[in-house]
Amino acid sequence: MPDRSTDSTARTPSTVPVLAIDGPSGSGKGTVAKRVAEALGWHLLDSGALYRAVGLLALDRGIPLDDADALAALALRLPISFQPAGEGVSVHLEGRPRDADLRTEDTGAAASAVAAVPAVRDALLARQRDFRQAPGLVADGRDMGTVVFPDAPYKVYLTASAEERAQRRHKQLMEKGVATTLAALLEEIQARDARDMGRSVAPLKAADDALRIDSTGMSIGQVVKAVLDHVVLHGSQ
Ligand SMILES: Nc1ncnc2c1ncn2[C@@H]1O[C@H](COP(=O)(O)OP(=O)(O)O)[C@@H](O)[C@H]1O
Ligand SMILES: Nc1ccn([C@H]2C[C@H](O)[C@@H](COP(=O)(O)OP(=O)(O)O)O2)c(=O)n1
Repeated sequence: MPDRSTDSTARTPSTVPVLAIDGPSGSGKGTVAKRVAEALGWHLLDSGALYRAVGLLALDRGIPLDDADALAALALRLPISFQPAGEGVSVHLEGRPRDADLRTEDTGAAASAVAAVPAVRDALLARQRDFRQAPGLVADGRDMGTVVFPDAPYKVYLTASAEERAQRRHKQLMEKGVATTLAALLEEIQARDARDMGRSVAPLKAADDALRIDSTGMSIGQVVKAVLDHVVLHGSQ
């Protein structure tokens, strides 16, 4: 069995189709990926959940967010499982649900920091590729179309202005009863964009063959339709 933790190129070619959706925080990737996966009857990979899990467990255990060896060891044996819950999925860490803790802005910032460590990205590569199961996979993240599934037949790069993304996040947090300000969220989003786009390994960028959708001013339904149209159009070519 090859050691895929250190060889990012070793993988069996797959005929299972993948729709890769990449983009910055608050662009709507998670929401759109879930709806499109439901519509197509395909599996779903929320790759950010893996980086969030590494970030959250590192914070829990007091592991410095730049300790590459300790973070890579954690990522290689990440105690994560995805459990069916109602109509969705609950993310369990070490056997217990941690959904709320995983979605906080602090965990997002920790995820962005650990995601800049190359050994962490290598450690999570095989686990992400294992989600590629018939009849198909919708995968959202930062490097789905560029690094994890470069051969994906369908790729979308979803974005929106930083101001609109901060407003969406603000509304989402207000609905959850989390107190925050628009200005603080805009600053966090801009800092995360800079780190995710500026890192040396697998930076956030559109794949050359991705359909770019700027969702500023578009409804969720309009974006979902544009993505589904893309899959249907490409699928019949
Ligand atoms: N096109 C859109 N118009 C308005 N709100 C949106 C749109 N897409 C997503 N949202 C909302 O913005 C918030 C962030 O979306 P999310 O899917 O979590 O983004 P991401 O996964 O890219 O960080 C959610 O509350 C979601 O309902
Ligand atoms: N494929 C991925 C997914 C997430 N990451 C990193 C970078 C992101 O800032 C964090 C959190 O990602 P996540 O998609 O959960 O965050 P948002 O919902 O977009 O705010 O993880 C990554 O580097 N590569």
